[in-house]
Amino acid sequence: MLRTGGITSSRCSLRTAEDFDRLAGDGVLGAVRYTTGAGPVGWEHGCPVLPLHMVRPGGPEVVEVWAASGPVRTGEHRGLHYAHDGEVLFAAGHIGPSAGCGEAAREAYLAAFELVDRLGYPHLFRMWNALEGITDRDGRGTEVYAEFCVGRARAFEESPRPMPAATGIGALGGGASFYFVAHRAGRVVHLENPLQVPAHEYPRRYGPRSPSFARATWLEGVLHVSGTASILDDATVCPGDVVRQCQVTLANLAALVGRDNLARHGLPGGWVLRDLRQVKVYVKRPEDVPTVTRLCREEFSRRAEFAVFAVDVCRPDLLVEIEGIAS
Ligand SMILES: O=C(O)c1cccc(O)c1
Ligand SMILES: CC(=O)C(=O)O
Repeated sequence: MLRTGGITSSRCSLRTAEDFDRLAGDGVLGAVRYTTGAGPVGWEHGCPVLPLHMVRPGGPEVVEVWAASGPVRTGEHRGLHYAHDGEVLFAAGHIGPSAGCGEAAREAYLAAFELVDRLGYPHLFRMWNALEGITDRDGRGTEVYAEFCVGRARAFEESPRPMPAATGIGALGGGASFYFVAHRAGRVVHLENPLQVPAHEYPRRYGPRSPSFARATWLEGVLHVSGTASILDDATVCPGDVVRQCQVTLANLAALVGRDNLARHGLPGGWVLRDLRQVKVYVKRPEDVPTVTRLCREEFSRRAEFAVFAVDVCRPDLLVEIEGIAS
């Protein structure tokens, strides 16, 4: 984490493409281009950059930039491109085609675990998974997301470790990709939401293996909040109603980041929605983007970095998903 004037803040920022290009790699650990096409993970100015196809033609590209805190070392490991600075490791990889991605997801996750263990960044604190056709079914009727969850769960089983905050979201193309950040030595606490069943305890009707993630991960005073949706206990609520789904999602976020929930996990402090920064919002139906944007703008701070993507969400009946960072 960056310590500026004694205040711990997130290393992550959401930028325009022009702004990112102007940085020319200066002080950058790694980046993710939320953009209009897919492509392989590559190097830009010596930094690993993952392109994710999440923006429709003509829409603005958003670049999520992870800042370095010092000299950066980079490398490749079993298809992963990575960079680390002695404190944080950023890595990204392409898993493969999303249909039937279970085994490839297992291998990619095992590669990730091997990398963080070898380089000595054992504290995974945030992961993102972008899956083209996330709610599509293959010839045997298995959903892409369910297939992905099977492979990921096997990796966590074979190489046990705490499950961090995560996002699993649709992409417009590019198959299955993922990226993650891990910390060398900080105190890490994974949080659940009092209003939701832990995702890793979801019943079998949502898929043969439950999703391997925590609702949020606290790292040294910064809270990394998972993709959160209109789910109470384990059930989708308000199907078909984007306004109410958005309100339920915001209430879930407030309960997750609030003081009572932090105390429940033995942590000091707490936040309100206005404290969330680096907010990313995913909206299933492009026509709902203005409504969701308006509802979010009423709740989040004007100072929050904010991006909205019209992409599919992991359940057919979920219309919106929101994530962010509180610090
Ligand atoms: O499977 C996940 O990692 C995940 C995490 C958060 C929200 C979501 O839809 C999916
Ligand atoms: C959003 C979602 O899929 C979940 O919370 O399980």
